[in-house]
Amino acid sequence: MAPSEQVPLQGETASDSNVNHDESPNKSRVTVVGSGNWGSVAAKLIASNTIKLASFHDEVRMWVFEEVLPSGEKLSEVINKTNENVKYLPGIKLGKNVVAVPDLEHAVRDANMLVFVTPHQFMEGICKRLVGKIREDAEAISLIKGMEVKMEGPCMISSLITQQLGINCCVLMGANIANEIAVEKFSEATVGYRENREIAEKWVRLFNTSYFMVSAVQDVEGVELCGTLKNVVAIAAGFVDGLEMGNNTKAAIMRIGLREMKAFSKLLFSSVKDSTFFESCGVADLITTCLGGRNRKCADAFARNGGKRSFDELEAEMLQGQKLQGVSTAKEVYEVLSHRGWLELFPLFTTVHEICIGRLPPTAIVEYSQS
Ligand SMILES: NC(=O)c1ccc[n+]([C@@H]2O[C@H](COP(=O)([O-])OP(=O)(O)OC[C@H]3O[C@@H](n4cnc5c(N)ncnc54)[C@H](O)[C@@H]3O)[C@@H](O)[C@H]2O)c1
Ligand SMILES: O=P(O)(O)OC[C@H](O)CO
Repeated sequence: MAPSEQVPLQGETASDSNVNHDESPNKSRVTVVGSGNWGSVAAKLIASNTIKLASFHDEVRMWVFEEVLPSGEKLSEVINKTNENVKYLPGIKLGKNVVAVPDLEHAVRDANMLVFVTPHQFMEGICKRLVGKIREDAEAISLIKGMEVKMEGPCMISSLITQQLGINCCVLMGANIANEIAVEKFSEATVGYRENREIAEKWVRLFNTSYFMVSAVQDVEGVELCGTLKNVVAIAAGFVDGLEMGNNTKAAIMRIGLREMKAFSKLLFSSVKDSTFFESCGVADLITTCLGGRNRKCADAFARNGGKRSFDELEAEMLQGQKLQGVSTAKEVYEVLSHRGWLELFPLFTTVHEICIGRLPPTAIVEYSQS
């Protein structure tokens, strides 16, 4: 990483011991929009900092897409009673200052720092519901790995948030398997920002802990595309695992995938920096997702079943409510490639989608490169 690109922490840090409990209007209020596996861990990380940093209100609201548990209780009520997201992050205390809120409008009211972390397919609907409901001075950050494809072309989730809500949006991506961060195993993450370095510093302060090391780079699109596209490569890596092809093949898939990630990102946005691919959001996230992510896991099962069980079925059975992003992202990427006449330039991305929809068998994942 170019040292000049790192945002140094300025002013207070989360290690400051000035625990605050007052309700000053100048303090920032944080709401996390989303409460899945990563959303819950993000709330935990943030809450461990807001309680220590004087410039933030202690309370962190977390919007919960309400559901009724098998016990008949509502998820948000159980979270508030037990301080645990028993469905998406069982066994982990979120912090007493995390408050689960099932009403989206109520959750975002008063917040000037909005953290978006839902599966990407729900974001368009969520943004529509939030129009006119958020503070005008709100700043946003997206932890969402995915994109939308519209008539006009691809639309990154941070752009969707900015376009629909009229607010600036940074991104945070990285080698971040949520369950590992939940038990405070060390990892890194990358904040991508557009222009405002001060805001990036504020997000870094909000997320950074002794076990979660965050740095920032001025490359929103590069950071977000890394997080988005690695999920497609992880599906390919899962196919290779399911076919028991071994480590060399998997490494080859990861190398070719990284090359396609970089080429695709730069074709879409010429501003994307090479150095971004060497940050946590780039090669590190690619590696961890191809080794231990949910996309890899379900694609492994898909290949072992010879493509006879659909991803929808496998997702429901294996993830119990958690959502895959790679299969839909492969489709979205394919639409862009097809529309722009780039399919032949991206054989790995193209083949992943064609396998996912059953047009090709899982074994095709290595065949295209030999033809
Ligand atoms: N889990 C991880 O390890 C991890 C790590 C980094 C980034 N991410 C990214 O974070 C984002 C969120 O993933 P996650 O792991 O927090 O979620 P998840 O897959 O664990 O959970 C799915 C979430 O979607 C919600 N949901 C279901 N139907 C909905 C609807 N109709 N409208 C709105 N919400 C609905 C569920 O209540 C649940 O909170 C994704 O883009 C993912 O790629 C995940
Ligand atoms: O479990 P996955 O495949 O959704 O990946 C999780 C994270 O994105 C890893 O950083």
